[in-house]
Amino acid sequence: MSEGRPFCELKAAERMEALGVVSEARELSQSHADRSVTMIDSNPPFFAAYGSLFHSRPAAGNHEAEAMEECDLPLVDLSRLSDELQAEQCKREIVTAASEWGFFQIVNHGIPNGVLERLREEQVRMFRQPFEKKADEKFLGFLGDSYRWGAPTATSLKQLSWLEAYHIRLSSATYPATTSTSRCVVEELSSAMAQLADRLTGILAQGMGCDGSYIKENCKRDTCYLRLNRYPPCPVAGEVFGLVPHTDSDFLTVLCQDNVIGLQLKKGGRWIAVRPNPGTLIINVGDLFQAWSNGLYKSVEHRVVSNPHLERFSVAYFVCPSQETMIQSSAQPAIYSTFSFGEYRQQVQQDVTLLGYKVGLTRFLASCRRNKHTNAQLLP
Ligand SMILES: O=C(O)CCC(=O)C(=O)O
Ligand SMILES: [Fe+2]
Repeated sequence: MSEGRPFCELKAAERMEALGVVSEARELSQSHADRSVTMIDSNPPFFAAYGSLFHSRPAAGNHEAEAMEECDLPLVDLSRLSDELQAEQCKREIVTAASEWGFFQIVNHGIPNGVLERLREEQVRMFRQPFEKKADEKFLGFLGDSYRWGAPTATSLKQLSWLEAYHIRLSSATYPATTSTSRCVVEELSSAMAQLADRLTGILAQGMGCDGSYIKENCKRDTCYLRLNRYPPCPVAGEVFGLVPHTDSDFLTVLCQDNVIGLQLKKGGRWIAVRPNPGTLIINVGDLFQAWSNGLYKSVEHRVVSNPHLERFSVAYFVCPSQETMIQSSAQPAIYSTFSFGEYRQQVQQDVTLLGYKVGLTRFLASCRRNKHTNAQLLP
């Protein structure tokens, strides 16, 4: 193996061989004597499922090696919203951050620390379950297909995400009478996140001269999502992302990350790393708000880099409307054509499947005089 070269200099496929990775993540884990048995059984079998990508494709490019600038997101103290003298200034800061950064962090957000801590404990416990159990769709009684990992449509390393996640549709209809602790905590947190999101979307709608009830009326509990993410330590970090670059396909995202650095966003054409700040939540604008605000608010590309040693956890609450909701630019001339959320999701899904990546709002530029019947001609 490796002709005596240090491990970090080996190519991905060589590292797999060096680690004795034949088929299962289990075998990978066994090479690390300090890993517990629980960890061994709980990691998804990335190499078994995606081994061919490591052997047959060029590496994604070493994003670890890029000189990475770290930044603190604009910080907004929401306690000022209840102070008559400071509320307007606080709202202006939110509007400015959403227009200039598309991302900001909030403190005194009203979600009790205890709820966030309980959710994190449950999240860790859920992901520590054996992989086979997590992959069983009846686990925890969430709607089917909630547990996801990797990237089923990936045809190259740069499309792969070294991530496992519970993507939970917050449907009250399937909420069972007998509930597990995990379900209760998920319920508690998602209600708190929904309230917080309502306040923020209201402020942002007001900031563009519109009525916030449009989002409130179309984004109900059962159309929003909560996602619990875990980024396992990645032996080929630098060649595989934790989460591939993307924008969020919603109105707004509320994100709670842990203290392991990993989230990066694109600003001024460059990737910058977001410094974790305990006690704060991160808010980011999604595609739908960018379209509705006619480009005033920015849905900014972001990604998560994987970490060779540390696992990372995050929780994201996505403010999504019903499939039928029409998204129409609120100002003239409209940058985007009017589309339904269902149509948008379908287009994103189609692009990811056929092209390997999300094209996003560019597909719906009004200047393209997009016609859904001739859409195929617009494919790059
Ligand atoms: O884990 C993170 O910090 C970001 C997650 C994210 O961007 C997403 O789930 O869409
Ligand atoms: Fe995201």
